[in-house]
Parts: sequence; structure tokens; C-alpha cells
Amino acid sequence: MSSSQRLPTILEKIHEQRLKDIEQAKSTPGTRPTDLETLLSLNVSPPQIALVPRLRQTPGRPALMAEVKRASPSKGDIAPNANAAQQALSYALAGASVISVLTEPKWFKGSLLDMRLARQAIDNLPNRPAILRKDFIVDEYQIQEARLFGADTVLLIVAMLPIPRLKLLYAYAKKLEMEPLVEVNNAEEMKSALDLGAKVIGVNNRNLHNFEVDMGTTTRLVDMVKDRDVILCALSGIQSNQDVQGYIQQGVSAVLVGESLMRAPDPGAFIRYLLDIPEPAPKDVLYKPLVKVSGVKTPEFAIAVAEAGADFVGIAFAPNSRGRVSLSEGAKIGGAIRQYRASAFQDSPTSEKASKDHPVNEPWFALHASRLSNSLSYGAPLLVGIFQGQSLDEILEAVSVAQLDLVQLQGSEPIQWAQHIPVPVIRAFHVRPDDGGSLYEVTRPGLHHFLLFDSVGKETVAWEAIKNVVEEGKVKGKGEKLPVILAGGLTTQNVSEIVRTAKPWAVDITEAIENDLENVKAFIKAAKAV
Ligand SMILES: O=P(O)(O)OC[C@@H](O)[C@@H](O)c1c[nH]c2ccccc12
Repeated sequence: MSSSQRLPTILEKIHEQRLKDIEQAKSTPGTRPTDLETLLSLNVSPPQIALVPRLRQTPGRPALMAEVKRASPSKGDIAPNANAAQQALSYALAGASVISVLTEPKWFKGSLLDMRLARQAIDNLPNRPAILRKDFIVDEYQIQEARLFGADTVLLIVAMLPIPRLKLLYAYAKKLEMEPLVEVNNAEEMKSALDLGAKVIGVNNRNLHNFEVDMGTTTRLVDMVKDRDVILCALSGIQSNQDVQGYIQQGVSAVLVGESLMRAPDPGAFIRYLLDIPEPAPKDVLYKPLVKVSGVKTPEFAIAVAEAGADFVGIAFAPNSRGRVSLSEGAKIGGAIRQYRASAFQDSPTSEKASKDHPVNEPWFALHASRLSNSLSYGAPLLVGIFQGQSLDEILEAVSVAQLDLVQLQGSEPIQWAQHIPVPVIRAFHVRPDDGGSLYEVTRPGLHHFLLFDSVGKETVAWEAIKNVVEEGKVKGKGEKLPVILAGGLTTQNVSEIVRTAKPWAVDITEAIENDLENVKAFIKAAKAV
């Protein structure tokens, strides 16, 4: 490029700047090449998913690579205030297969931090999209950075790499178990990509030397990949459902969309429009709460409660609890519940087979609530062991001896214990009226599976304090409800009113003293009469 007298193209300028950026990073203590090697060997990079199977998961519709792109050299600012994590989460929930994150700082206003945050925002989804580092990759060092910051794959641009370099970078990405997206813009570059053995090839409709967009670029190259084991992706300039449809008819199997998604006021709705995905049905039309009866002390009462229609039977192992049971009492209750469940299951009409489709992504707490609600369909309660101030070993012993289905932790236990407990965990949180803002940790996805809001002392739970969190959930402005179990001060008299206004996923009554069956029956009836 320096031999000619013409001005450098934008691609050449970016290339030159990126080489400088890499030199600087490589000479900064903490991010020297040896540091990156060490970090990779320590497995501090987040776990990876494979690109090709992820792209093949959407039979009947194209795979979408949805991009986080604040600005570009051709358009200037697109959405300078966009939040990478929030953007990524709405892409993921709407059905994107890949999230492409621009990490170039100068022209695209992106960063590795953006990519890391995008990854963290989607990390607890059951079927998260793959993360693509969208940058100008010229050095193995950038591929290592990509892995460490949570990428599953990287972009390799044929137009900016001499063939031997391209081959080395492709091989290096494969060595880190990444199948790169190889970008081409004409037939010659396509041939290089095919010679390389690339499995995912993107045709950029935008020429990176002069920015001209020609939507026919992809169309003209389709025939070169026919009958090959290659996923062909159309990149750039895609703005409408018709654009996507056109490419699909030509045999393109994936599309990458940046600008129009960044400008869309509701990215999720725009994705559904692009891909012809129907609006999800509104969920909480009529919400019959589950009922948890806690403080059960005998097998007989456990069965009576089960027959009365309780969804959870709670037994307390906490030493200071009024309705405390010993390990051996717990084991007897566990045995009785198992027996009851086995006969309930045999009597139930064969339940519908769970769908074997790839799971649709749902936010963490909503997902676990709906899974659990579905698992209750044959009408036997789950057994919950309630713990407070006990060691992890004591909890694990009780799980196995009493055959617990769930563990409830009353609050002071480390939040990460959920990773060590082999059954789902309910985390209790004692809500004070002024606690509205301190719910960050309890509502953190990925550890405990369920939230229980309890009162402090004898008061009814401070509903106002948690209302916003429950109603808005973690997805700001999404109207996503947070399913919670309400406990503390609920009675047969007040439960129906609380269910109507607060719409909890479940309600808890604690019968630690009397084990009064009539009261339990009346409570269940009142709670479910919505
Ligand atoms: O914003 P658009 O028109 O939807 O295009 C996105 C994408 O193709 C573009 O961001 C892109 C494709 N190849 C690149 C290489 C580097 C930087 C950016 C890109």
C-alpha cells in the first residue's frame, strides 16, 4: 500500500492504527503476551460454545447475527449511548444466534469491555447466542484477547490479510476452538476463504475500502458455495424483512445486522419483524400461585398437606426454628413424599412429552419458575428443606438423607453455595420497608433459582419496597416480571388480596406450631381462588 501514491483507504488506516494498539497492549504490564498465555492456561476465560452448531439451530428460518455497533467510519455516530449488555440481552431474548460486538475503539466506539459485558448479560440463558469479536484481527494476540473477554469466535477479513497470514490466524483460532467468521467481498476473496476450509463465510455487501454498499454482492457469490459444507452469511445494509427473505430464497443461511438494529427503538420487536417470529404470548394473564406449606413436622401431616393440594412441603432443619425436624424425622417425611409422588405419577394420565426443541431463551428466574410449574403437573408436592446458619456439609447431608427436592437458604449463607448444592435453591430475603435498592445480589441470575421475600419479624412483607423489582425484573423497560415466593404474615384472611395485587408466583404459609390441617386447606383454597 505504501508503494502507491494514492491516499490510504479507511481499511488501511484502521489496520495501521490497530497494529499500534496491539503493540501498546503487548507492552503493558499485565497484558503482555506471556500474561495472556498464563490467563488462558488458568482457564479464567469464560466457557465457550461452538459456532457452527449454534448457527444450525434454527431450521426453517435464517440465523441472525445481531451486532452491537455504536458508530462506524461511514455513518459516524449510530447509537453512541447504547449499552452493550442491555442491547445484547434484548437480542438474545428475541432469538439472535450470534451477538457480534465491535471492539474497535476509535472508529466504532467499541471495546473489549463491551464484549465482556455483552457476554455477562447473556451468560445465564440456557441457549445463549455465540459471541463474535468484530474487529480488525491481524495478530494472534487479538484472538487470545477475544477468548479471555468471552468471545466464542472472531472475524477474519480476507481483504486485509495476506494469504499466509490469513492461514496462520485461521489455524490459531481453530487451535483455541473457535471457528472464525471469514469475511469476503468478491469472487477472488471467496476463493481464498474456500481454499482455507472456512466453514462460516460472510459476504460483506459493503466494500471496506470505499464503503459502497451493494446488496447484490452476496447474491453474486452464492453459487460458489452451493453444495459445500459452508454456512453463508450476508453482511451489511440489511434493513427489512424483505431483504432477509430475498437472501433466504437465494440460499443464504445467516444474516448479520448492525445499524438498523442499533437504531430500532425496540430491538427485540425489530428482530421478530426481520425473522418473521411471532410475538410471544403475554404470560401472566391469570396467575394461580403455587402454595408452599412450611413447618411440617410429621409424615402424616406432609401427606395430608399434599392431598390438600400444596405444591411445596417445607421442613425446617434450622436449629432455631420453631418447627424444627431432626435428620431422621426429615428422612421419614422425605420417604413419605416420595411414595406419595410415585403413586400420584402412576395415576396421572401420561403427561405430554416435553418439547425436544432447542430451548427458547428466557430470563433466569422466569425460566426456573416455568420449568418448576411444569414439573408439578402430575400433582405431588416438592419437598423443601429450610436451613439457617448451618454449614454446607450439614445441608448436603440433609439433602441426601431426606431426599430433598429443593433447599431454602434463609439469608446469611454465601450466595455462591447454590453452586455446591445439587438441588435447586430458594434464597430467602428479609425485606425491610427501605430495602428497595438493595436487591442487586438476591436478583443476580445464575446462582439460586428462586426468590423468597420474607418479612422482618411479624410484619407482612414490605411489598412496596420490592414492587419495582418484581414488576420490572432485571430487563429495564421490558416489563419482565420477576417470579417470587411471598412469605411472612400471610393468612387465610389476607392471602387472596395479596395474590391479586402483588401477583406472586407462590405464597408460603408456615404452620410450625399447630400443623392445623383445616387452616392449610382454607389457605390453599383462598390463595388459588383467583
Ligand atoms: O450496520 P450494517 O449495515 O447492518 O452492517 C453490519 C456489519 O456488516 C458491519 O458492521 C461489518 C461487516 N464487516 C465488518 C468489518 C469490520 C467492522 C464492521 C464490519
